[in-house]
Amino acid sequence: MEIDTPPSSSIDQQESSSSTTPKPNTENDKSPLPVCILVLGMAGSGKTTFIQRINAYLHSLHRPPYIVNFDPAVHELPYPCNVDIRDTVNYKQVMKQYNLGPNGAIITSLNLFSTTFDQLLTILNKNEQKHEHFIFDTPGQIEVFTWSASGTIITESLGATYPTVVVYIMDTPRSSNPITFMSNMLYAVSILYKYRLPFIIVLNKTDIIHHRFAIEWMNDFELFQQAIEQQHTYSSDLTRSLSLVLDEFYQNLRCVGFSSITGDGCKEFFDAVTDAKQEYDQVYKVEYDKWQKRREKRDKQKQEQDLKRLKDDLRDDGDHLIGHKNLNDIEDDTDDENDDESEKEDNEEKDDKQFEQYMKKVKH
Ligand SMILES: Nc1nc2c(ncn2[C@@H]2O[C@H](COP(=O)(O)OP(=O)(O)OP(=O)(O)O)[C@@H](O)[C@H]2O)c(=O)[nH]1
Repeated sequence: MEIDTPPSSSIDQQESSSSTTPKPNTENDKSPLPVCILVLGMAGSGKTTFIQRINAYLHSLHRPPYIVNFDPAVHELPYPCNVDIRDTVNYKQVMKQYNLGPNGAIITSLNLFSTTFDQLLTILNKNEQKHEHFIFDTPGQIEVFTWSASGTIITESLGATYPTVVVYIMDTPRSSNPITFMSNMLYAVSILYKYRLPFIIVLNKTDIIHHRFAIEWMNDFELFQQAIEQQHTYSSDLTRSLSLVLDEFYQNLRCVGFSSITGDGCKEFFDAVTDAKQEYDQVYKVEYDKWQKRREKRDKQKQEQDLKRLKDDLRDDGDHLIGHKNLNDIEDDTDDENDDESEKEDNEEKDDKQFEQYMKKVKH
């Protein structure tokens, strides 16, 4: 069975608000839409520090971004934030009230926040002329965002409304172990295939270790095999097999070395964003529009089928009520009854006339 999913899917959220209707976004637009940069990554990979760095970089270019924080559990943010989930949902209260642990409370907070997401889209809409970039920080527990219903609603609603790029932050020093590297890449590929949005991998913390080894592992399968061969564990066998599968994924991957501490890689990162935005316009947006048309057609067909079924059901119910006669018969029966009635009236009239004639005869 063919499963027809959107390029980034459930868009019902933004259908409820006129301000969130997908907008045209061509190369010739006078004021192109801002790019949404959705920052994901494992706990401690440096998401928040990365956003602090790119925020400072954009400010230095006099192109300040609009920043939204989706992490309800963060203590302090090292950058000024325009919209903060913590202003809407109190994470500690959620824990107490619903008797939840930290991860459950983050998911519930995100769920609560996503119910007001159309309001955020309206705010973004009002700010789209003033900013070139909307940046989104996400919770450290990556699975809480990527595999939750609210994370999906948020990402897909953004993807349907604005050019959206998923940025996956990788901790480069930690990924210098081939098995950790492979685990990180598997996570990245699963997110890429889930959202199908343009994707950038940021190899962060290059001030500690240069990201060259990671690029070489991606470009040269043999080199990665050699690195794994030094590890004799069950997971190294698994990693060897998986690396074959990921070869295709590496081919079209945008990878940028970055240091959130020194700021190295800022320009390269924004070059990659420009490239990813083009991919959004040329591939994702086109696919999304096609999907939207297919969905409208399917909805119309479904409406027609429902209407037909309703008519059939009504007919069946009618049969049941009057003892296996259909609705047309009901009309026919009514006609018959009317006919009987008028025949009776005619007969009575005839009888009256005959009686009058008889009386006249008797009188004479
Ligand atoms: N040397 C170095 N340290 C970094 C870099 N980026 C982040 N860090 C450090 O890594 C640690 C984690 O950084 P955060 O920005 O809090 O990471 P995060 O992914 O937002 O963390 P969670 O929100 O807990 O998931 C901090 O101690 C940062 O100072 C970098 O580029 N180089």
